[in-house]
Amino acid sequence: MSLELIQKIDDAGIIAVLIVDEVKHAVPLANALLEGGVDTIELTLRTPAALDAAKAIKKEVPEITLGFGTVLTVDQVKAVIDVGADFAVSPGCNPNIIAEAHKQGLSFAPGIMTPSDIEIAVQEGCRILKFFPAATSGGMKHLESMSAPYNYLGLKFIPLGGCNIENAPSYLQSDLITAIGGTWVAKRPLIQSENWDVITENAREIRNLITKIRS
Ligand SMILES: O=C(O)C(=O)C[C@H](O)[C@H](O)COP(=O)(O)O
Repeated sequence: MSLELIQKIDDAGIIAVLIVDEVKHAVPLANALLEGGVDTIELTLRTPAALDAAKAIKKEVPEITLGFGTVLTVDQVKAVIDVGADFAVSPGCNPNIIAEAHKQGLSFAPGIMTPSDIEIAVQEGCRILKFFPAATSGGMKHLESMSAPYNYLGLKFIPLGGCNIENAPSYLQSDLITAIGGTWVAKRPLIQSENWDVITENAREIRNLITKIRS
């Protein structure tokens, strides 16, 4: 990951994870998030609309730092690069996919939940890792204990999975965390019902919390 991207993600503090069913939702959704101060997103590759949604956002809302999630195959690595992805993440830690991403110049944060996952990710040259699923695997208690032997490497983590406005402070108060992420900011039904005002409000709420915690 480039230093510039690492800084951008750290400045953002929040990555809105999005499941987009209709391409027409992409631009108003990105604008709603931006209005609330959230400029970093992860579009999951779980819907057929995801790649075209990215193209629309890249064209119409270039301020957005655009990542992809659920990147599981070599073909998907190529596909997200083709639509201009700034970074990608995966739920698990697959060394083949990380190597392919790096070979093609794509910043990649693999999912880790065990020390073995961390060691594979580090071996593949990753320093920003996605802690997934964060809440059910024990939250910060689990991450602090698991990552202690590797602290000297300066790893940073993005907790995902079960994060929300209530438990956000437990993560954001730790130096191990560069940003948190989750679907709660723009839940799928909110996107489907084009509830842009609520999405802006959710975005503003987490951004204000991040500013408060970090000031
Ligand atoms: O598929 C990926 O690569 C992901 O990044 C997984 C997402 O981070 C989680 O699905 C978010 O889960 P919730 O915020 O708990 O709804």
